[in-house]
Amino acid sequence: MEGVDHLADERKKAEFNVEAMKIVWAGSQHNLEVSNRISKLVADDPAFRKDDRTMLPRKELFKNTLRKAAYAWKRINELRLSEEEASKLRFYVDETAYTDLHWGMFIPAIKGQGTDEQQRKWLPLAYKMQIIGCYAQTELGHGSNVQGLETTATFDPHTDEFVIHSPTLTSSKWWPGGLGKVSTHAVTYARLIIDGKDHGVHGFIVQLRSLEDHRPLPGITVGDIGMKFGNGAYNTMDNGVLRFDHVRIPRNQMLMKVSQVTREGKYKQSDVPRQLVYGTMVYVRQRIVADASCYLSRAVCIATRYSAVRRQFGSQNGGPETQVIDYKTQQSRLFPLLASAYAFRFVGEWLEWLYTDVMQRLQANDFSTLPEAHACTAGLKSLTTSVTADGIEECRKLCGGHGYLCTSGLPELFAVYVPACTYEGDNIVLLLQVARFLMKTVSQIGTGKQPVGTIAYMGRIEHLMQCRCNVQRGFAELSADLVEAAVAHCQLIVVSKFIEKLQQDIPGEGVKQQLEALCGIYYLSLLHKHQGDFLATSYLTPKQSALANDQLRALYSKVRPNAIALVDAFNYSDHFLSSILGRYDGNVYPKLYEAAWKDPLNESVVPDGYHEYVRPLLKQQLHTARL
Ligand SMILES: CC/C=C\C/C=C\C/C=C\CCCC(=O)SCCNC(=O)CCNC(=O)[C@H](O)C(C)(C)COP(=O)(O)OP(=O)(O)OC[C@H]1O[C@@H](n2cnc3c(N)ncnc32)[C@H](O)[C@@H]1OP(=O)(O)O
Ligand SMILES: Cc1cc2nc3c(=O)[nH]c(=O)nc-3n(C[C@H](O)[C@H](O)[C@H](O)COP(=O)(O)OP(=O)(O)OC[C@H]3O[C@@H](n4cnc5c(N)ncnc54)[C@H](O)[C@@H]3O)c2cc1C
Repeated sequence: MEGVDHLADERKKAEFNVEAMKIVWAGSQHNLEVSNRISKLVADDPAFRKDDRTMLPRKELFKNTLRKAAYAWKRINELRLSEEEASKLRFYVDETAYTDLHWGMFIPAIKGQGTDEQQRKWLPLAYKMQIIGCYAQTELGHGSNVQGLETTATFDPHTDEFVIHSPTLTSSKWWPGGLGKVSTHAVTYARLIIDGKDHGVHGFIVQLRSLEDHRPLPGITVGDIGMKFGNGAYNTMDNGVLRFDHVRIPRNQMLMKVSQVTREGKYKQSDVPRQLVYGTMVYVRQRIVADASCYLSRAVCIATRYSAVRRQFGSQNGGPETQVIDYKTQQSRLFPLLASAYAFRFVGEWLEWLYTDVMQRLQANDFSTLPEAHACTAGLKSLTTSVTADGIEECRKLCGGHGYLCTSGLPELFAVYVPACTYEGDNIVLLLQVARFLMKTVSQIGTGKQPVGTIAYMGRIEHLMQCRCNVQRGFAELSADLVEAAVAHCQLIVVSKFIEKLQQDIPGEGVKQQLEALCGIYYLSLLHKHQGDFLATSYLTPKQSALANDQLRALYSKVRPNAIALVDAFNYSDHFLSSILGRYDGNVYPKLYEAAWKDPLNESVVPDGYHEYVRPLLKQQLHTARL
């Protein structure tokens, strides 16, 4: 019934201060206040409706996305929202669009790799959206292997220009978001060629379309790469294809913070690691970790609320059936994901600190923590996106048949999220980077260099160095095992950052106790999942393993009465969740039934096509039956 909270009894069971937990989840009282205000601004504005996305044909869907992005920009300027509030607004609009790459990669690339002069020229235009940019690195033939990119940027000393060219079909830029139909400019990655010498991949600002009529400039071929996985989902984004036919740009449009080309054509590499050219990817990877906790928590919120509403079997003497959230199997699938959402939130906070610290050190030419920052951003991006993608699918399954309805919100959430396991670095390729970092650490231990930071624990594997194993020879052969070691390394980081979070002052009655239970569920569920490794290496005895499993089950029982309150603490509006199963009031069945009749297929009682294709069959079958 309307206005009734079908989850009220569940909410009464909470053993902690939910409002205080909302502040923990948001990160601060200020963040919570901004989130509440901007979330309501979006939820209350019909212009940001999103329940029709899965039913719109692509061109209509895309035009609708352009409308929303323009309207959002209008509201940002009308209300004079800060950059923080504007970013929150785009988050709560919850629609992948070209603006993601403009604000999330094009601008950061210029800030991270442009000189002060280049920033002064380009950033004001980008901040005012007088130009719209994308990040054009991946090509049809190369994505993971950045050093394999084929697009060329050849310096012409006669005109003081670079000639940007796509020499082969596989050099076509392919995938960049916002490129297909909207971006006027791109930060494009190309091989710098000077006087026949290849200096490797560098970034260049290239204008793609006229600012007058939006038509591609001479030498530019650009378009959308076509439909992607799922209805709605990532099809609101114009991932594009781009080819250059000897396009000329001024020399000062090569991003020159890391390396420079002089007027005379002399290449100068600043005394910094060449990998700084990858800096934008590192920035986005750390943001993707925080993003993972948002997506996972949305799916867990839906599945937890529905698991408390859904009853199946277990009726005693005609009494109510059992809430499926009370089944240990449901808890063993759901609560580790709930714990992971909180765990990823906290590791995401730490990773943002690590990234900020590295960037400050770079200002002082201190590159000492750059390798660890790369390994942590790469590894945690890989771990959190893989767990989140699998977790959203598990939440769909936890909701039974109704989880497969678009009105559950879960199919679209899955479809829009899963590319995160690929973009910004394929998850395996990134884990191999972590494995390389771990092996390099092992090889350095023997030289007396003690590991610090997130690899300090490796100082205790001195014995490995006695074998003097040839790290290089075994790497390729053992890469699958090394990837598993890399995952374990990243899981250890997540656990340690959760424990560090618990050592902080956490206000609110019962809040810390709940987080301690969730931390226990996080690490004990991992221990349970990998108990074979712990037993095989004698790190655990069978008895200890059994005790750990007993403790895990006990923690499920501890979390059970608090589950609804723990997902309420995510503070998501019904508009943002866009899920009938995840409604705050738990009023699921009447809303599911109501929504079904709104489907266009039910606009007519007799479906289009009946007379052409069904009636003749029936008539034919009737004729056969008479024989
Ligand atoms: C929530 C999101 C918010 C905003 C963003 C908006 C929208 C998000 C949605 C979609 C965006 C998607 C955008 C993209 O996908 S952009 C394209 C992404 N592409 C990639 O990630 C490519 C992955 N490949 C690579 O990064 C590199 O090719 C590589 C795998 C790392 C290999 O590089 P390579 O140059 O060959 O280096 P190696 O020979 O492997 O290593 C040499 C040396 O360098 C060190 N290294 C490598 N990378 C880095 C780095 N980034 N930082 C620091 N150091 C690095 C490496 O460890 C090694 O060191 P040694 O000491 O061992 O020599
Ligand atoms: C939705 C979406 C948005 C994107 N947006 C952008 C964007 O805005 N800008 C941009 O530049 N790019 C973008 N991309 C491209 C994306 O960054 C690449 O697809 C990604 O980096 C993976 O590279 P790849 O496609 O070459 O995969 P591949 O490397 O071809 O992966 C194929 C398989 O090969 C394996 N593999 C590759 N190398 C190795 C190795 N050395 N050892 C073991 N296994 C290996 C991988 O693990 C994987 O299983 C986007 C992609 C998607 C899906």
